[in-house]
Amino acid sequence: MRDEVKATANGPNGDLSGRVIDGPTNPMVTPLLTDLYQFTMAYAYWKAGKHQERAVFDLYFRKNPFGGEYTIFAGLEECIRFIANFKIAEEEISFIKQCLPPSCEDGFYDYLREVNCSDVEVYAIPEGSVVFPKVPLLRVEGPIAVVQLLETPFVNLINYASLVTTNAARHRFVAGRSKVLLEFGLRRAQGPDGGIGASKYCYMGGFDATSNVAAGKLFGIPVRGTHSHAFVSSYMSVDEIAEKSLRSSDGSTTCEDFVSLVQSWLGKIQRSKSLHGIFGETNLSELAAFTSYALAFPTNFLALVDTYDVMRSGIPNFCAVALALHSLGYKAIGIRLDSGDLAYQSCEARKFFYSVENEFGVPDFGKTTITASNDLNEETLDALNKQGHEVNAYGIGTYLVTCYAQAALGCVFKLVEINNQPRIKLSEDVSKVSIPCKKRSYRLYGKEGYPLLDIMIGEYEPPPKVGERILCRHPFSESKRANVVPQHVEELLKCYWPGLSGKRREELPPLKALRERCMEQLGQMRPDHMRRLNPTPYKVSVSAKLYDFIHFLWLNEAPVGELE
Ligand SMILES: Nc1ncnc2c1ncn2[C@@H]1O[C@H](COP(=O)(O)OP(=O)(O)OP(=O)(O)O)[C@@H](O)[C@H]1O
Ligand SMILES: O=P(O)(O)OC[C@H]1O[C@H](OP(=O)(O)OP(=O)(O)O)[C@H](O)[C@@H]1O
Ligand SMILES: O=C(O)c1cccnc1
Ligand SMILES: [Mg+2]
Repeated sequence: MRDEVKATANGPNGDLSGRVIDGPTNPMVTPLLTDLYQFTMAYAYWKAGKHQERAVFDLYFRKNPFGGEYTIFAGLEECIRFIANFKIAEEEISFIKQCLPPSCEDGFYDYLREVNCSDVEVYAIPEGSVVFPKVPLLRVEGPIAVVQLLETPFVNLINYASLVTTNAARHRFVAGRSKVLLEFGLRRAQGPDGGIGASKYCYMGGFDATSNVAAGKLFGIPVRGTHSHAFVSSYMSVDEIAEKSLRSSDGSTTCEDFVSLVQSWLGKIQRSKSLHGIFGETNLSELAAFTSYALAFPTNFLALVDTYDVMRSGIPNFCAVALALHSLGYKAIGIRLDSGDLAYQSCEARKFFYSVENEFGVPDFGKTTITASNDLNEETLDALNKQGHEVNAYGIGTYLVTCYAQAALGCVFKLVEINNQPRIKLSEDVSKVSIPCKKRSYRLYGKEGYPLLDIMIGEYEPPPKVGERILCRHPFSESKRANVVPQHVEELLKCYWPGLSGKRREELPPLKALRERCMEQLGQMRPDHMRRLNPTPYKVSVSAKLYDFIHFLWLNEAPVGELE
């Protein structure tokens, strides 16, 4: 076990407020959850006497995922929990010693024993925000050896979190606001952490609930579920139901034989004129399963109707049980469809429910909830919308949590300044050239209230002002520029870990608030940035001064070739 470590965060004005920030959700997130090269570099910095030099790193991504033009930023809280509790335990030091060559001096391990993040500053865009390529999500400043150790864990904590939150938000966008979205991915997720993370971040991205019980407990996410085919096929006949009595919902009467009540309702449905001919004999083992489930959950009866035949068996059997429940004052919740043509079946089921409503005078029976599942993704949701359907809720697993359409976001952590000297990373590929300098970033809003663009400026440049024209330049393309007169200016980077600066630390909002922020931010975007097909790219720019400086530094650092 790791040594117990507890950290306090700097409170307002740098006073130690004594507020405790819990450690990361996953106890595997320790200082060792990093790449070996972070420790080898830390040693080399230390050996050179350079380890305390003040460095600034930016964490950003280069391209929006899923062919879209936006990303949702997630994972910040876990990063802050990590640094708030960063302390290398003795047994971890021993292991680092085993990993490094024996020539490494003991003084380094004495240094590592004392390392914490009290002198590190983290500025970040609020979690749950809509974000764009190249704009720093985090700006991390501190002693270079320490900040270097944070690279891999930070990128790890943000990469999947932001990717899956974005995936969830995209599924929400296609499904529409009125649909209930249930995350069913635990069994298909990339291991336990993938499963827990998916549930947390899909909720942030706009899902309503998860089937993952542990995630419900950890994060307060609503937990929901139905039943599986195994439950249905485990029944052979109603004879297996030992306890057949059911009290009415108001407790005034008791039906001694609910099984017979269900059977009599099935007979009425079969004999009804308007429903006549739609089906003949239903599967009676399925009827037994539904009846048994209703006896167990009379207030929450929801049946999986596709085990044998949706229209000839599942739907009429469900209706028989639902009507029996209704006659005792209960209201059935609905059905789940898990195979076949979900658009067609949902429409047929809806028609049947309305026919039952009319035939037996059961108010709102036509509105019974239809849940659909089975390998759903953005494309299938889009196809269902185009065809027309009657689904109220979707259960989505594999494609959502594995981020099947794109495996990683590709976040990077790049040095932009050391000892107040701006640094640049060059590349043959212009999109990989880093934007140097300790920067500030702003979102500029236009007349119609939409965000127009994000702009990065040098730390000491005057910030953009409302009503004042500012030239915004593409960081690498000379001809791309625009004058903007913002109607509203929002500074993007806020202080989440003040180090010794004495700044006020932003609170870490609860998950529900992050979810609301995410919804609100998405709702603010201009629709053409959000559409699935050929969305308009959102502009990310730099000030004229920063543009000139990038290109000055670029020329300065790029060696001049010799031709013979
Ligand atoms: N109306 C529809 N339009 C487009 N895609 C649909 C429609 N209905 C269902 N789908 C999708 O078609 C695919 C059907 O997959 P598949 O053929 O493997 O399942 P199935 O045979 O219906 O069911 P299972 O094999 O699970 O019993 C799923 O990805 C499902 O989400
Ligand atoms: O399809 P997903 O988006 O991953 O959603 C979760 C799936 O998990 C369950 O069945 P499972 O896939 O285990 O078995 P089944 O497909 O044979 O019903 C459920 O019935 C869904 O189909
Ligand atoms: O509750 C459900 O219906 C459920 C949960 C996980 C996976 N598939 C379905
Ligand atoms: Mg399946």
